[in-house]
Amino acid sequence: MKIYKRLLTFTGNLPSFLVPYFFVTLFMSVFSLLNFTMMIPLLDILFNSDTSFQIPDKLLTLNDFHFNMDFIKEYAYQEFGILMLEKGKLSALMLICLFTFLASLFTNIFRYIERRLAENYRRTTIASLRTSVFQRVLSLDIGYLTNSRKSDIMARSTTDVTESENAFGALVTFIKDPIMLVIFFSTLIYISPKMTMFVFLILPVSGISIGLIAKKLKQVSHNLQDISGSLLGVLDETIVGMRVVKGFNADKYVSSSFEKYNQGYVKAFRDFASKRELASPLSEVLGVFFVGVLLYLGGTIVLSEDATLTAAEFMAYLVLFTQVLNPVKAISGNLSSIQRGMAATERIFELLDTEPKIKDKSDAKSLNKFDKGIEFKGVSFGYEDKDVLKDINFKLEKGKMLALVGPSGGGKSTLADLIPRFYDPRSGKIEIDGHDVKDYTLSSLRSHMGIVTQESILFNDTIYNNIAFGTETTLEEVEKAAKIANAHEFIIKTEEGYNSVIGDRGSKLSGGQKQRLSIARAILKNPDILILDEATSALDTESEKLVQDAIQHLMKGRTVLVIAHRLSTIQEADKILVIKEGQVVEEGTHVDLMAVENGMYKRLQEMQEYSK
Ligand SMILES: Nc1ncnc2c1ncn2[C@@H]1O[C@H](COP(=O)(O)OP(=O)(O)OP(=O)(O)O)[C@@H](O)[C@H]1O
Repeated sequence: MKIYKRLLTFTGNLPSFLVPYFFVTLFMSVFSLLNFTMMIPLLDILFNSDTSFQIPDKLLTLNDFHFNMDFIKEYAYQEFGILMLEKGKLSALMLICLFTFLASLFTNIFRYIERRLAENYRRTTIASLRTSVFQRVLSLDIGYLTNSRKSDIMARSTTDVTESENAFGALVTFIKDPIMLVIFFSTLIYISPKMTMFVFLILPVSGISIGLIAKKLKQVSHNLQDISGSLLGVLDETIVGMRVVKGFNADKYVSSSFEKYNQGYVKAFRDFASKRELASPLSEVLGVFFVGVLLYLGGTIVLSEDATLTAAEFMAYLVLFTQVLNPVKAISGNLSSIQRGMAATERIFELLDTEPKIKDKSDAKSLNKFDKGIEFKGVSFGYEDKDVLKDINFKLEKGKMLALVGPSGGGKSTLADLIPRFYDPRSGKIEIDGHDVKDYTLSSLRSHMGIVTQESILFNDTIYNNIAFGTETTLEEVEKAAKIANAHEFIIKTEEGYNSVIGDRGSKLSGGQKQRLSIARAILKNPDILILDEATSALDTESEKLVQDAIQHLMKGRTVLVIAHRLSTIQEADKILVIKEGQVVEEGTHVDLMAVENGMYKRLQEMQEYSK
């Protein structure tokens, strides 16, 4: 229940929902009760035609009003009896019909309001839960997102939220039904304490048996959600990698992996369903058993010499009892979806409670101006237990260009990721303008950086929005950036120009076009520090030239750290670091490094020359 208490408070204004909801439910229950108790006079009129009503010597008046069942009952019977004597039984019957209709009308009006209130609250709560999940995912550090499976996070943010939403609907019955139960049970006690005592004795038996099933359901449900996450993952990977799947004729491979999870899901679901389906028939059988026993018990009271219960009251009791069974059944029936939702909500909260490891220090200051440069001082880093960078030292002064080269897997991208604090070093420190990067707020630190990655990261939105990327910019500024990035020409040739939507991850564009859009985005941001991870995928000569030209424009006047895969592009660099197995093995300008006999840089240059 702790989980649901947290879920219920998610919108932050629980009382503003609970107070009106409580009163609406109260009115609904009272009118519903009135509706059913109308049965007693109705049955009396129809079947007890020989019971004659005598006008009492002292009439009850509203001045004697006491808010208790006895007064209400006696007053109603007196007025009703007078009406029957004066106007006849048919008029009395008509009045009962009218009362029944009105009670039913009000019950339904309040039921409608109750539904609307609950539904509104559910929607806003779940919407706010969804937003929180998204915000949390946004706040998590890159290390967490790559280490835990993407599909797992996807499942938690989609199917789990839906489960939670379903359960939420069931949850309000836990607020509504107790109100109904209290009102109905009080009436049952009033009509016959003896029979109600018996009901109280027996109801917990059914409660416990259904509770046991619910507990089992929760365990199975957790399992079910995990497998459903894996299924989603296979589907996602297959769709994203469809070109490779088809190209390698790997349909069988992905199908078998999908089938494995699919069968696992079927098995887990079967397990779950066999337990879930047991809850409903079990409560049905128990319900019928109770009614049977009650019929017998009530019958003996009615038929006994000193009957404390009239036949009409007994019938009304039975009808009211079936109405009590409804909320009891609803609660037990909802337990399964609540248990399922509880497991899902627990998984969502696990994600919400994951604190990012990389965050602002409490006394972090803002990096307002980038003045001097970046310096790595004895930096070492590793993913999990693997060492990737060992004792890296270098200085990159403002306005200069530093290039990283070396064999694949040497740690170049990892090194670049440390500057915007996508990861923090294990030891040593990185300084900007003489202060540890950890002393600055993340947002101010990153506001000085532009990052162009190997893969162009684009979103399914317009070209304009992909370049502006959330900043308030005019079309002129976006156009200017696109022109510098050699992108304007192709953009205006698209059907809707800057308003053309570029498809999922930019699927409607060529590789070179995508790269030029990413470059335009970086140009628009106008960062002091540029981190450039050169694309490895080869473009045709024409496109390559346009991209290279755009990169030259982008680098102008900035502090640049470039991860170079084509050595021809970095001959102008102020400094080149050759990185192998996480260490700097050579350092200098192009001319310096070419002069090193048997040096790695020289070898790499020669290899690239040779392969041209
Ligand atoms: N998220 C990660 N979790 C664990 N290991 C990782 C992760 N990212 C990279 N690695 C490992 O760290 C090492 C360095 O990788 P990195 O991407 O920095 O190399 P690189 O020099 O940039 O390679 P390339 O030139 O091929 O891009 C590699 O051995 C790689 O397997």
